[in-house]
Amino acid sequence: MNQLSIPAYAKINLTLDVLGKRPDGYHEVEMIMQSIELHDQIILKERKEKGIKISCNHPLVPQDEGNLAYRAAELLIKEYGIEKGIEIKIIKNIPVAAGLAGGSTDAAGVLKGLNELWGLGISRDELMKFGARLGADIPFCILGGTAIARGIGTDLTPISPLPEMELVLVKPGIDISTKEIYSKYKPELVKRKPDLRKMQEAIECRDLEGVKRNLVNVLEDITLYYYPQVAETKKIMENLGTYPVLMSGSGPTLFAIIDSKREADEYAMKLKDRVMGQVIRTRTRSECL
Ligand SMILES: C[C@](O)(CO)[C@H](O)COP(=O)(O)OP(=O)(O)OC[C@H]1O[C@@H](n2ccc(N)nc2=O)[C@H](O)[C@@H]1O
Ligand SMILES: Nc1ncnc2c1ncn2[C@@H]1O[C@H](COP(=O)(O)OP(=O)(O)OP(=O)(O)O)[C@@H](O)[C@H]1O
Repeated sequence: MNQLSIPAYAKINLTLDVLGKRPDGYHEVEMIMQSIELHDQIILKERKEKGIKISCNHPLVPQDEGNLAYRAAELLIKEYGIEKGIEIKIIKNIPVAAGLAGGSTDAAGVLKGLNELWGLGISRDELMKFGARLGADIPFCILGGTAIARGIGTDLTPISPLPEMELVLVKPGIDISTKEIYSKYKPELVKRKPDLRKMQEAIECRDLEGVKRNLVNVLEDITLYYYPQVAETKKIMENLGTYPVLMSGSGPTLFAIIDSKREADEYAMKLKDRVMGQVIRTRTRSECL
């Protein structure tokens, strides 16, 4: 019986701007997205019997059709009239409801994995279009690397890879829904808008200081305003080091960018004693998949 095991990488947003609201309620965004090494593992096993079986080792992740990875498999099975069944096992390492695209990357992994397992021959662009039908972050999770995202986040332009950078992530002990943060978005709450062109230039010139200077996410102002414990965690992170700290996506995960492995290890150790929440040591992931 055919079987496949693939990593599904998380993302962070190096910049995130909201340009406006569309009639369908979604927001027009402009952002630079970056894959990171932190990943879930997706194990796909073909079954003789039709249907989708899904399991995950995390108690908060749905183990039925509520799982985005389930919906990704269902979409391909319907579109391609597949007669076989599939068992999906997700080993969760990415914090849930964290702003790291955990569910989206699992769905992306299933789309890529089933395309390979069943030899469907779907092009990457076509696979990204399937992904966009399920969620705004999924096309980027299929593409990987470093990319500018526009529209609702699904119009992607790959840019030159960011040099590998060390990261320390802190997921404060609360879960935040993306929908809630977008619904609370108000331009009056935004303190600083990102400069996409400057960030792109810094990435392309491998100017690490420029990258650090241009880390801006307008949703951070919204989440910090409504969730003081996230603002408090950010303060602790900033006071414990000289590293820039930014929230990823709609939060609440915060990340610090650090030059050396040793400094990052030390910083993570210090944070473990001082913050309420999960501390994760990882790094950016430069190559496109
Ligand atoms: C915050 C980010 O993670 C940054 O990468 C994304 O913009 C969110 O992507 P996502 O979680 O895949 O989003 P979806 O699952 O498609 O949408 C969840 C909810 O977020 C809101 N949403 C999402 C994307 C977007 N451009 N505008 C929105 O207003 C919508 O209310 C939507 O119902
Ligand atoms: N495979 C999955 N992994 C995690 N959560 C899932 C999955 N499928 C569905 N969900 C549901 O989606 C909700 C959001 O979880 P997820 O980890 O994807 O959020 P997120 O990282 O904030 O997403 P994003 O950064 O794309 O906005 C969870 O509360 C969970 O109920």
